[in-house]
Amino acid sequence: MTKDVQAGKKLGDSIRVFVRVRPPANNLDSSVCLKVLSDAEISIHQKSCSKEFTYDHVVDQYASQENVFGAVGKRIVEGCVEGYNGTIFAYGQTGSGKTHTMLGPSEDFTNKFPDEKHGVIPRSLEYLFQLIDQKKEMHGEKMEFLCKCSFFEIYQENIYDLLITGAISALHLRESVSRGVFVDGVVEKIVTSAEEAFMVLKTGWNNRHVATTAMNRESSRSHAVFTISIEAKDKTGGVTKVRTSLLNMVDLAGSERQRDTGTSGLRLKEAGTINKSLSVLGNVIMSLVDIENGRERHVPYRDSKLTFLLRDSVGGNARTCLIANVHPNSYFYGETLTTLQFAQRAKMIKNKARVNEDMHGDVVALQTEIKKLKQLLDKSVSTTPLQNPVLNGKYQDLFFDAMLLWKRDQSMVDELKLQLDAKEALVQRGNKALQSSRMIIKFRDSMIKQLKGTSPMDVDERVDLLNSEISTLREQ
Ligand SMILES: Nc1ncnc2c1ncn2[C@@H]1O[C@H](COP(=O)(O)OP(=O)(O)OP(=O)(O)O)[C@@H](O)[C@H]1O
Repeated sequence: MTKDVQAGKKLGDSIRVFVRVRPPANNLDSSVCLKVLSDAEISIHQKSCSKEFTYDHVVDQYASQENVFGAVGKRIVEGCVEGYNGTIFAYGQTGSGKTHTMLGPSEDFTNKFPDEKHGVIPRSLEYLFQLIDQKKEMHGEKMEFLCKCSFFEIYQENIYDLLITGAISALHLRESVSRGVFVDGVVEKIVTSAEEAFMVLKTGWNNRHVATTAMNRESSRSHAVFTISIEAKDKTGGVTKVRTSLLNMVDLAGSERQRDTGTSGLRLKEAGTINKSLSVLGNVIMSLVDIENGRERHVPYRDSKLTFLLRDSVGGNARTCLIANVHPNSYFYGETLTTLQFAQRAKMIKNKARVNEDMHGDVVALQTEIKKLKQLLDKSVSTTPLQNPVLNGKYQDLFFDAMLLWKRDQSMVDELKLQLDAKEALVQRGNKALQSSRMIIKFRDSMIKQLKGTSPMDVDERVDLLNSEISTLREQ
């Protein structure tokens, strides 16, 4: 049994955490603070103090880009073709190797595709289209795929489209029942091959550089999000099953602390905003860990654009992998320890990934299918579906699919009914309170009239008292 499978059994849908140690920097003191103990353990030490951490996978500076993709990306891309959402994040301080891991060496990012220097994103695109081609070969015209790429960055809590040259107006996040959270108006390029998708990535990457220079900002201060949406149509048996998934690949901004950025003005503001957005990510993770431990907590997804957008990736409907990039030099001991601790917390989060599937069909096909299912249902009233030989194979699958859809809709209707009941009860309570307040005011008014009629001196005091009571009741 492979380690991956063991980890899968043990961790279920937990966020997978992968640690990659980059080569030591030449321009710094040569002492190192990290030691890779095995393919899952790493220790960090300072003077005589040492701490050990265990993750799903740990690799040292000699790991190839192919190895990294094999451990991190393969399973996620395979899931996307089957209808599971997937997310891969790279986290770490500036210069720790996030871009190297996700894209490849940025100083040497050529047009050549594929290239052995390429990182997780180009390799994911290559593997995704390999899997798609295999499926198409197997099922012929009955299987159709539609893939669309978008690429944007989040800079100081503003979203900029990287597929528009010189984009200066920020985009907004929206939420809908069918799409969840999405970037409104972002360019989505349809791609039919890995090469086309790679060219989209390349265009966005170049635009990011241009924007960075033109607007005097550092790319390490923004989060770059490359997304590919996959729609798979399976048209077997007259009914079309549509599976949709999103593959998000995120090169996060540098996680260094504000004091290390050592600047003022714009750079300080940048650092503050980055830290806000990364610290919200940290808070989201903390809250989810608390929830895992049985505590009741609010998860502050909406506190930053990044966490709101990637809500499903952390604790939701997605398979997620976090790559923690670290510097081995002792000079960065503090940052490296923080990154390792962040990664350890992320490991405790459980996601709830499920296949995103819908059924469609032309009216006649669906009606025929419903008729067939009704007949099967009539025949099977006396037995459970699993015992009934008529409901074997394909029909059993269809039957279960139909039941699942019906059950899902039914539970949505039930939930809406409950919400409606609660709102109606609230309105009724409000009306009752209003009615009784009106009665009291009426009663007090008539009492004042009576008292004024008799007009002894001490009555004035009571009238004042009652007047103030009336105004309080009116306010109510
Ligand atoms: N595993 C590695 N093997 C070889 N070189 C590496 C590795 N990781 C990083 N580097 C090199 O280290 C330098 C910094 O890496 P990189 O730009 O990927 O860091 P980063 O974390 O993305 O920084 P930033 O936050 O500024 O974007 C680059 O020259 C890169 O090629």
